[in-house]
Amino acid sequence: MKHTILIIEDDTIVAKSLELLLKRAGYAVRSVTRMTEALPAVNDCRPSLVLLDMNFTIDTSGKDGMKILGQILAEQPQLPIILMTGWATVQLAVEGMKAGARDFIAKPWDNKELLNAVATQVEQASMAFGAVAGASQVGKEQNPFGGIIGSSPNLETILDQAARVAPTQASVLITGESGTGKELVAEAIHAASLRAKGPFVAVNLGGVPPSLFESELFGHKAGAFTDAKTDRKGHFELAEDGTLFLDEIGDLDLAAQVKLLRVLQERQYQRLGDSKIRKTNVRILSATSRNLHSMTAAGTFREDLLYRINLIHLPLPPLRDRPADIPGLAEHFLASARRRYDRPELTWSKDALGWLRKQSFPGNIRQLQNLVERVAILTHEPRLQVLHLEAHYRKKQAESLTPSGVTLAEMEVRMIEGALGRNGNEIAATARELGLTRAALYRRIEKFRIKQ
Ligand SMILES: Nc1ncnc2c1ncn2[C@@H]1O[C@H](COP(=O)(O)OP(=O)(O)OP(=O)(O)O)[C@@H](O)[C@H]1O
Repeated sequence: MKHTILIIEDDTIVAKSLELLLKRAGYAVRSVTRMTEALPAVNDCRPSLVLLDMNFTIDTSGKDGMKILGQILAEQPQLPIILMTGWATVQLAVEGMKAGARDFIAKPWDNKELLNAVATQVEQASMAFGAVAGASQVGKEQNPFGGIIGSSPNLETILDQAARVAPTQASVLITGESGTGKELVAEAIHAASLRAKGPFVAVNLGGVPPSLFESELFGHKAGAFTDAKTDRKGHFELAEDGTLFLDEIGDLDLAAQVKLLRVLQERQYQRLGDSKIRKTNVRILSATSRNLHSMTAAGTFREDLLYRINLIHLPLPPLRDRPADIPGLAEHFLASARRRYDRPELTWSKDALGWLRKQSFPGNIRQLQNLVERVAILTHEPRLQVLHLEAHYRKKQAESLTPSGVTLAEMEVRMIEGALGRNGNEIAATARELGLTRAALYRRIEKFRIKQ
């Protein structure tokens, strides 16, 4: 069966070229140019997807577009709608996505990207339709967000948004203190996207020296600079058809910001020392613990770059703002410690969970996770009590406060080196032991320049 796409676009030339493109890709197409025709056309041709121009009519406020969007969704809430808008009015697309549109395309559009977005949404809508009957069989493990523990309203709202934006092409900026789960959320967004079969490539921009920025991100040709002995792919190329996670984006210097912005705008790049122009099809997710808005005000972060990466903003709350999640997280980490260290008898005492709830965890979930690990490894009794926790919590606090003591970073390095040694440098097994994803482990190996 051919899927029908309905185009709602008042500019007949734009509508015609969209029609041609979609027909060539095998869709049946119907287009309307007047607002009043939109709803009757939806009811009449039963489209699989609607492409809606937000700057409908001469009025550029987008009011008409929002109105049509609302009318269509009121009648057919499941119908996927992709918005089209100029970059200057991209804020409209954000409003539209909040109101229920599935994706947006910026004009002038890239044909391949547009067809990808259409195919993605059409495919997903038919999958969702087929899945209704079997919905109850979909287990938590199949839900990419299922591994993110927590049910505090301030986290759930963010995760709902993340799940809604996951299947789109929208760029997402995840902010939050260190250890709040930014990378975990980025991985879940990728896994819930239709790029899930493509690569998820994480790059810690804080760990890339400015002189190597281009070579790391865009790759190089042998001989491009003294140390470039062979051709090398950059992170953009490695992430082709997948997701590129730009971690610590707030650490980029201004020169690197310009280079990154250019590639995001032009969707093409060159390897260093190579004249060949390469097109890129990656979805950008970024993260930072810094406040990019104040950096923009201070002139240390480019506003136009922020605008590109920040279509959807997901601020992750620190653990102290959701203490109710602490017991669930502690149970979760203890469950993995039981499996990992083969200690099925380990349990929490009620007091221990109550005590944990009351602690401040400046290192957020990572700190809680490390504490649970230590206590599980070093306590011989099966029932974990407050006194066991207290000893390790205080020790940890003292260590990170005493300049002559071991810092958190040193501790991390030691743990990673130890685990690599125990697992014969095998990344997957090491990551499993440390309770990290492979990407997170690679990132740390790179960040701390750990030799394998
Ligand atoms: N809600 C959660 N449920 C279960 N595990 C979590 C959750 N949030 C974070 N974690 C775990 O906590 C650790 C830290 O998370 P992650 O690396 O994603 O944080 P981050 O914000 O990216 O940190 P950083 O900014 O320091 O890189 C990881 O091991 C992650 O799996």
